[in-house]
Amino acid sequence: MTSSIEVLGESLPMEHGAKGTDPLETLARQLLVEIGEDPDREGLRDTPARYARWWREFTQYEPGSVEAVFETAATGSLVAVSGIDVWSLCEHHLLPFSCRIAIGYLPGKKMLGLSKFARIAHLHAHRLQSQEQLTHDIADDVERLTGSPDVAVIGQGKHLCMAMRGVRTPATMTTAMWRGGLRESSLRAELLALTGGTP
Ligand SMILES: Nc1nc2c(ncn2[C@@H]2O[C@H](COP(=O)(O)OP(=O)(O)OP(=O)(O)O)[C@@H](O)[C@H]2O)c(=O)[nH]1
Ligand SMILES: [Zn+2]
Repeated sequence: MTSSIEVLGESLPMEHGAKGTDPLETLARQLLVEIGEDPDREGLRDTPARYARWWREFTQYEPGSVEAVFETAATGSLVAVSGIDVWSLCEHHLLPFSCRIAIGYLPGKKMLGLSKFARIAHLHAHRLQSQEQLTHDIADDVERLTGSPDVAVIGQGKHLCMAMRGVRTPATMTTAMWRGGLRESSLRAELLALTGGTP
């Protein structure tokens, strides 16, 4: 069944039209009209196409392979990767939030390639998210790929939906997942010491 959207009084099919127009372009045109702009004025002429491109680019982000695990004898020694900066989109307002992430785990027999921690973080950030879910999703993947239940993920986020609108108060939100052996207080303290106390 072909769905349609009502735009400027016209019913348009949701898939790309005969002229190859992305429906997101049509939505962007309507958005411009709704906020009192002229979508045909010089500065805005290409904006709907740019808008469509950025949404497609952000949500169809290809993280590359995250599957690179190697045998290790360093079983049980804490590994921490911190300072991973990602951008995500708040699922409540469709506004960006930035999040600095730290990931820690105790390898069993397998260790995960270093770059894969950042790839996993980007993979889950490149969609509509809440910060709690983002840290949770990253922990799930690290647990699945390493086979270790001892995983921690800490995120420190700044949400534009809070800073630029609504309560208009910039703030930092910290979310922390502690799983398995990393619930233990001495290992929590070691992880925080290794990361300088911040993600
Ligand atoms: N816990 C959590 N809340 C979030 C996140 N991103 C946005 N929010 C909050 O989601 C809530 C949505 O609240 P609503 O009252 O439904 O929406 P609103 O009227 O726009 O709320 P205000 O932002 O207070 O103006 C707000 O408190 C946001 O700050 C997130 O990642 N985690
Ligand atoms: Zn929001």
